[in-house]
Amino acid sequence: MRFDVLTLFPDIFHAVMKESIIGRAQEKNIIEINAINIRDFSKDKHKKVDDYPYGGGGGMVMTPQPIYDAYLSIVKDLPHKPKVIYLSPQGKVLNQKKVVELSKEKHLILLCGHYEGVDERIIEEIVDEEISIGDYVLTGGEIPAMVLIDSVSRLVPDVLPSEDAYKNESHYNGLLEYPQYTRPYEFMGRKVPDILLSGHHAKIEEWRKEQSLKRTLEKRPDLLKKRD
Ligand SMILES: CN1CCN(C(=O)c2nonc2N)CC1
Repeated sequence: MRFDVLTLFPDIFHAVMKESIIGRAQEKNIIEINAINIRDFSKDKHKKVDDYPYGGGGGMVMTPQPIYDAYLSIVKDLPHKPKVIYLSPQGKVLNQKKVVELSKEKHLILLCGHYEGVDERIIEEIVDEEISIGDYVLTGGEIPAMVLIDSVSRLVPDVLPSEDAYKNESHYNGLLEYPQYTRPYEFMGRKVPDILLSGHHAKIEEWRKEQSLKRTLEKRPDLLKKRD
């Protein structure tokens, strides 16, 4: 799976996306993440990429030309136009159902806005979908883009060692994950539940399902209403 990220801050992606599971998936060529610097496509002699908003108001707006030309540099030789996602607080909030849907794509272009956002005509011309990572305002779209890349990449075949690595995780099955324990057996006077040391796999699985339901009811009862 290929991610092309249109951003003013490509170094952020180089720093974060080379680590851990995502970094190893890139080394194994299972996923490809390209951070394209929008500023490289500015035709302004000072490489400007933003300007004052028509109609006045505070802040700056990202101008359309550099973004459009950066986009063209990706798609000009492609047989099919990949889905373009603009990370924005106006988008539908990302959830695991959308993550699963996006993990089926072969190629995504992620547009990261900054300042007051991008000129509306760019959204009209190239954006297929706006996605938010939550109802709060961030500085730019880079962190939301990394959240999307991380969550989607985990579901790409062979990125994780096995499907079991995510099938019991919170939200994958509409529930919160059961409690996890590892060594030592006792810590601060608190012991590991004996069922987990019984070696009885059927009973362990049953206990884990009970725990998932119990903590979902306690912490996120709203999730239970959404279950099919
Ligand atoms: C222009 N810029 C404004 C701030 N921003 C967000 O608050 C955001 N993006 O995705 N989920 C969010 N929440 C990113 C885009």
